[in-house]
Amino acid sequence: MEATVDTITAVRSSALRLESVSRRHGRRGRETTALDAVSCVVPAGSFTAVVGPSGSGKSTFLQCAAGLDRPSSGTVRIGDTDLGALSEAALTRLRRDRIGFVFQSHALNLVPSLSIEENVVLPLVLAGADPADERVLARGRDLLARVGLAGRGARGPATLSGGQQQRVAVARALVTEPEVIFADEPTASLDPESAALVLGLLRDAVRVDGRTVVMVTHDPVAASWADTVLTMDGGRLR
Ligand SMILES: Nc1ncnc2c1ncn2[C@@H]1O[C@H](COP(=O)(O)OP(=O)(O)OP(=O)(O)O)[C@@H](O)[C@H]1O
Repeated sequence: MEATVDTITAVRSSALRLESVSRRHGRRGRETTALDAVSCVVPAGSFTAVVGPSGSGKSTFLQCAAGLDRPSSGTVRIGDTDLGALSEAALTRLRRDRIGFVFQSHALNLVPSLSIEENVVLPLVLAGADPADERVLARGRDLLARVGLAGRGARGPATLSGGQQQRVAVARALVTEPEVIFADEPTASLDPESAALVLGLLRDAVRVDGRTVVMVTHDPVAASWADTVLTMDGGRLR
């Protein structure tokens, strides 16, 4: 009985849980195994870095964990939700409403034709919020202030430096108060000072707001900001 209770407790308090997740590419007999029976639990309210050499499976881990790719076998859960049980439409809604993303390239993170504040509130608007609603506008303003860019919201992303654009991407990742924020090499194109600002924002999202962050990085300095470091090697967790 005790084991059952423990299992239930672990499922409830985990923001992300992988059970024997494998991802294979190519045809049977000539397959590449990008992810090889990976199991892990990421507790809610933690900052986890995923590190490892090039080709070790870090991106595949993130893609499967965030519902951007479907594993060949195994189970991925965000909170209590089994992603494998969801239709494409439900998975899209889950990514929009319950997950935040910060990608590697600031050029890819933001929509150039939208203002900075429109970029921040975009996930809310995509979920049906009125972009002219004062509460939506106020939320955008608050988050921009939080990332040190108060008063800059009306301009376009191109008026910002790369580091500032990544801070806008963090603000956008926070806007829906997601259960997990996935960051894929969020500081790869930044100078050390800008990188530290972005990493500080991710750490504060965990420490101040109790959010859960999972960050893929090849940079040991970036990984040192995390509470837990998972090391990948040959598609497995070491
Ligand atoms: N779509 C695909 N088709 C075939 N092989 C793939 C595909 N995606 C990934 N792989 C292979 O799976 C392995 C893991 O790749 P992955 O991109 O997850 O590693 P990574 O650790 O993120 O690497 P990097 O640090 O260079 O981005 C590699 O051998 C890669 O070549």
